Parts: sequence; structure tokens; C-alpha cells
Amino acid sequence: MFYTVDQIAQLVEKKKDLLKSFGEYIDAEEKNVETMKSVYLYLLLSNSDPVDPEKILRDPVAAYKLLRQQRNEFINILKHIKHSFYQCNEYQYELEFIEIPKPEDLDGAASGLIRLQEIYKLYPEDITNEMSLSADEAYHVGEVAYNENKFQHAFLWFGYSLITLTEYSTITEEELLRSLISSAYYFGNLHLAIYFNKQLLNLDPTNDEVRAQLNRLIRSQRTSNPDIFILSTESSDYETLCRGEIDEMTIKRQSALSCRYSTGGGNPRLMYAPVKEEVEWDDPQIIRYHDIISDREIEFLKNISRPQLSRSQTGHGKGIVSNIRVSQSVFLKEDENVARISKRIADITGLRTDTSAESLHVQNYGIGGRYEPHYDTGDYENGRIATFLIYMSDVEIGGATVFPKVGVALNPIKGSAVFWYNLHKNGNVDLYTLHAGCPVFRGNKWVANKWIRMFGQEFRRPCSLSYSD
Ligand SMILES: O=C(O)CCC(=O)C(=O)O
Ligand SMILES: [Fe+2]
Repeated sequence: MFYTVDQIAQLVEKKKDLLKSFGEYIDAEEKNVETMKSVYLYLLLSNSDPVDPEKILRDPVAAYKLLRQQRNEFINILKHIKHSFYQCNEYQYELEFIEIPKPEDLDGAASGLIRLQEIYKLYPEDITNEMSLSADEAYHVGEVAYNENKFQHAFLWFGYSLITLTEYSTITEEELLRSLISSAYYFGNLHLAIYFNKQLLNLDPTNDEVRAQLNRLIRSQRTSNPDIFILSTESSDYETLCRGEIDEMTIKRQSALSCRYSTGGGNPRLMYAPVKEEVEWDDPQIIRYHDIISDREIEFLKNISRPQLSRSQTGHGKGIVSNIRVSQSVFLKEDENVARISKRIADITGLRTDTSAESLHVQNYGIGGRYEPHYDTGDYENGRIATFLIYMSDVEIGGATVFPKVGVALNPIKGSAVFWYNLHKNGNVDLYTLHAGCPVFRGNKWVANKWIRMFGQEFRRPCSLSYSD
């Protein structure tokens, strides 16, 4: 292209502009560097990361707080360095691999807290007695409860947030009052909705929209005013059992429960090292085997599982993720170490675990993690005849395996396993084997399941044609 004189003159002008914005760019970069430095120093100096995260994470509120704090700090760092022009160093590489907790992960953790409150009948003050939540954190928990239509819990969290509100909170008094009004209203407590609406109007008496809303509430026909401050004491059998409120078994039945050493019916591998067997329940029979797995084997299983864990599914292979089952899990490949454990299960139960069982399934429950009442059988033709559930951790509070139709609660005991048949000998589902994993309140629960299938067990557990057997 040939430049005309006019165009060359324009080019000179353009370069002047470009130089000016280049200067501005440098200023902006310098400013960004200054901000980066102060964010960096702030994070470095204010670092409140726990020295031993596993220890503090045993508290559900601490775990929720830490997850939130980590997300905020990650985002704060990324906000400043993402735009950097220099592709120079490690951090670009690190960036590719970090998984920042997503908003839905925070919602999930808050939802876990709410489920704990429901089952264990806890008020915000009870659940935060070891570690308090800030107004913003409490507001978020309230929002999650609200979105799940749990208006009473939402109201209680918004109330907690109002009390802890400070000048540094992001949430405002106005937003909180609005949330208190609608949660009280949807819960059915009109008095309180009106009370908080009046407070909102006090903040700004000129606000016509708030005044109109107050008038609508006053004219409203709602009559019931349930006590929003008192959590209902009604609960399902499952929840009662999870709380440890168990009816004592009759003396006669209790005396039928026994404890002995077993050789798995004369299995040569168990002759010299019999397993400690305890009958936990008579009908359906639930047996606990003590010390069937060593701490080293447990560490091994946890270590190989950790990188492979993903959110557990329900619906037997249909890939459904739901709040019925909140845990992370993996079906392990049978290497020789895993196979050794499967073999041990076969020796103890007398059932085949080679071709007639699923591979070992390791499961970890986080904050409020649980598995609501369900049957293990599955809807396939070759159903899960039996479950062998290994506890790979103790749990400080919560996390029992409960059978709500019979009233049994089995506490996780590290190294032990429980075993029961899900199917009767005639192939029908034993309806009493409905069971659940209670929410973990304090601790970190690890289990491993071996689900044993029906086909292939004909010589081990003969079938029956009887209707009830
Ligand atoms: O974790 C528990 O206690 C029960 C687990 C369970 O029932 C299952 O994974 O099917
Ligand atoms: Fe189960």
C-alpha cells in the first residue's frame, strides 16, 4: 500500500495516541502490581489456615467455614493474577490443576449443616457452640435453607446473622430484615413477618413499597402462627435412631444375642485365626465381625481411593446424584491387595465373592454426609443377596448404620464389619433390611461395602421355596 501524505500525518497522530495508552497501560499494570502485592501480603500475614486441617474439620461448622474461606481466598488470588501477561512461572502451571470449590459445593456444605440440624434437632446456637459463623456465612446457610423451602431453619439462620452483623459484613440489615419477613411469612408466622416489616419501615419510613407490603401483610388472612423459634420434636424412626434414642430390646431377645469366635464353618484359613463374631440382631440376623481389617490395610484402601472418589449415585447404575445419598465413593479395581480382602470376606461369610460379587466399594462421608433409608437389593435379576459393610473409621458423633423397621443402630467401629442378608432364601426382599447411614455430625466416616450377588451362591446358601423363608 502506498501512503498518501495525509495518511502519513494521520499515522503520526495515531502513534501519539498509542503511546499515550501504552503509558496508561503501564500505570494500570503498576497499580495492579501494587494491589497484587497488598493482597499477597494480606493473605500471607493473615493466614489462618489450620495446622492440622483433618483435626479441625471434624467440626461441621469449621469444615463449612474453611471451605468458604478457601474459595474466597482462591478467587481473590486469581482475580489479580489471571490477567497477567507473563507466562513465566510455576503458578500458571499450578492454576491448571487447582480445583476451586464451586458455589454449589458451598451450597452442598450448607445443606449438610441444615440436615444435621433437622436430624439432631439443633438450633444455630447449638451447632456453632465450638466455632461461630459470621453474619455473611450464617446468611448463606439461611439462603440455602430458604431455597430448600425449609423456612423455619432459614428464619433461625437469618436471625443468627442479624445478631452477628457488624460494619464489615457484606450483607446489610435491610436484606436480612427482608429475608426474615419472607421466611416468617412462608413458615406461617404472620405476627413476626409484620414485626420485621415494621422494623424495615423504621430503617426508611419514606419507602412506599415497604409500607405497601406491610399493609398487605396486615390485611392478610393467614391465621395460624406456629412458634417459629421451637423446632418440632416430631421425627421419623430413622431420625430417632440416628439420635441414639433406641428402645431397649426385650431381655429374652437380648439373651439370644451372642458373641463368639468363628472359623467360618470350619474354613481352613480361619482355623488358626478365628474371627470375633457378635450377633447384633436376631431377625433379620445382623452379624458384626471385629478386627477383620488392619489399620495398614485401611490406610492403603483410603489412599488408593482418594484420587478416584466422585459423588455417589443412587438408582443402581442409573447415574442419579441426589440428596438421598451424600457421599463420595469409588468401586476399586481388584488388585492383589484388594482381592485379599475380598477373599477374606468369602472365608468369613461362606459366600462366593469372586464371580458373584461387585468389586469393593469405598465410601467417604463429608459434612452432613448420609445415606437415607434404602434397600441394597437393586432391581436387577441377579440381586444383592447380602451386604458386607466394613467400617474403616470410628465416627465421633453420628454416622451410625440404622435399620428403622427393626430399631437397630450400629455404631461404626474401625476395623469391624457388619453383615446381613438382603434377600430371603426364596429370593424375596427382606423388608426389614431397610437401612440408612446417619448424617455424620463430628468426624470423617469411611466405609467399604462388598455387595454379594445371588447367582453363584446356590451351593453356599441353598434356595428355599417357602413363602416366608
Ligand atoms: O454408611 C453406612 O452406614 C451405610 C452405607 C450403605 O447403606 C450403602 O452404601 O448402601
Ligand atoms: Fe445400603
